[in-house]
Amino acid sequence: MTVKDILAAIQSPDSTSEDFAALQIPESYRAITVHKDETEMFAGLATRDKDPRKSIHLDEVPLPELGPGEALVAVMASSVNYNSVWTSIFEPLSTFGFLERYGRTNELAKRHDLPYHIIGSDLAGVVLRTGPGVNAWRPGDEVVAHCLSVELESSDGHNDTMLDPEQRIWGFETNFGGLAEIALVKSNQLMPKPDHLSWEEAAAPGLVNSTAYRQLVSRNGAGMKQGDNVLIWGASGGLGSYATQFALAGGANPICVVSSEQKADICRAMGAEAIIDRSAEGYKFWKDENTQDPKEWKRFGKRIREFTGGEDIDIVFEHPGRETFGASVYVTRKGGTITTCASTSGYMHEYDNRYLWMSLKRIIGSHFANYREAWEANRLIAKGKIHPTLSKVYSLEDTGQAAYDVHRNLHQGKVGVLCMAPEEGLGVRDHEKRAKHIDAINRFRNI
Ligand SMILES: C/C=C/C(=O)SCCNC(=O)CCNC(=O)[C@H](O)C(C)(C)COP(=O)(O)OP(=O)(O)OC[C@H]1O[C@@H](n2cnc3c(N)ncnc32)[C@H](O)[C@@H]1OP(=O)(O)O
Ligand SMILES: NC(=O)C1=CN([C@@H]2O[C@H](COP(=O)(O)OP(=O)(O)OC[C@H]3O[C@@H](n4cnc5c(N)ncnc54)[C@H](OP(=O)(O)O)[C@@H]3O)[C@@H](O)[C@H]2O)C=CC1
Repeated sequence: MTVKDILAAIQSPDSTSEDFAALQIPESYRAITVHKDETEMFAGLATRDKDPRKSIHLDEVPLPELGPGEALVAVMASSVNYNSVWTSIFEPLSTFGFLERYGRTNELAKRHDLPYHIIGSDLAGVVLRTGPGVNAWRPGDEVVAHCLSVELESSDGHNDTMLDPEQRIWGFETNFGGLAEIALVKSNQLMPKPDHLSWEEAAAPGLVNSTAYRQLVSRNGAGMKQGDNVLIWGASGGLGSYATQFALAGGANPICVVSSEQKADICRAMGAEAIIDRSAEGYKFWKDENTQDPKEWKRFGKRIREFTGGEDIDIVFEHPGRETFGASVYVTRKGGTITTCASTSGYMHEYDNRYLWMSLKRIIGSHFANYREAWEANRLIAKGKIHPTLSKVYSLEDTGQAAYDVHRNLHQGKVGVLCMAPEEGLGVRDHEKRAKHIDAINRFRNI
């Protein structure tokens, strides 16, 4: 039995759950990896010069053992997330440390501690096998997977599963991720695949859509409401393209920041009106590596007021980090919120705390999403209220190039990867729903 036989079963309209359950699963499969013995390969280079094309490999790997509460999924498509860029450049840490730490927790977790790391935190595909104790999912189910891996043996995570002390991001802090022909997930990562989307479209939103949902919409994040002025950095990027859609769909007023006219056009096409091209307007929030320029914060704030009729920002959707954080805190209105989930440009932030405490602002840390939040975010995709922002699609062989594009900010929205799917456009079940939303689904394609 080979991966080709699995693909044939997926593509046959007559396959039943019993047929999938009867399929032999191959003993090995192709997967995107980084190698433990290469973690020092970029030593001494600047972040920008670390090239994922050199560290990302396509290997034949053995099938992992299936444990209780888990599922093996045939991956039709996946997507590139920035966490895979971090893994591939071994920053801020090598992810092998996460695998070693996980491996020490219990006998079954030892499977994850390997000399290679199969990366990837998104997938769309078909369930092949479920482990003992899995009742909600069956072989043959068409699914997407979110990337929250939790053990839930501590009370700490039972109000909000993101607070589980054993919370990990699948395919980043665990092994057997989605950039592969077969992936191993916990069954509580599975969600129904939106039936009007192709495999690669369905695989694109997962991680970033769920993260943006918690960070901006959920009460665990900023709890956005109608009329809020929301400043969105990187508004046509992975996270930002979903944050912009949530702001528009929720009756808020997005102020989108981008770095080119082309990206500004994409934001306009999504329906945003207030757009700041940070390159064209030349903001320089730092005079040098250690000194910020409050005059530039003010110039930026004035520009925002031009769009809002003099109002300041209710919520900043932050992720660039060091480069923008001082400006983000400054432009937030009294009592407003800066919600942050990342620090792409540097994690040691500096801001003028007087503008925070005197104006009673809040900074909220946000990370991925709990199962319920991920489910709600996926439901909005399935209902055609929020749309994938897939631009370009690569083959599994070209994942290194795909990660390079994201690392160098050469991409738009999300970049997809075909894993088992032989071509784009497969897997659509509801053609009528698709036709209704086709312009929005294709908005980011091939630009
Ligand atoms: C969904 C997608 C998401 C993304 O894309 S996010 C972006 C990508 N992700 C990242 O860049 C994050 C990468 N992760 C990290 O950089 C690190 O992961 C952290 C900085 C978050 C944590 O560092 P660490 O060293 O892994 O863990 P420690 O919690 O600092 O534990 C180290 C030791 O320090 C002890 N410790 C922790 N807190 C305290 C405290 N408050 N007082 C005293 N000790 C403390 C611990 O217990 C432990 O100890 P012991 O080594 O003996 O086990
Ligand atoms: N904690 C969590 O759960 C999650 C964290 N992340 C993290 O969030 C970050 C962004 O991820 P994602 O949106 O997928 O990445 P993308 O690269 O797709 O988008 C980020 C956008 O941010 C903008 N940007 C980048 N650097 C700067 C800068 N120095 N100043 C201002 N804007 C900047 C760029 O837009 P433009 O050039 O148009 O301004 C870029 O397109 C990453 O660090 C990632 O690891 C992502 C998902 C979940």
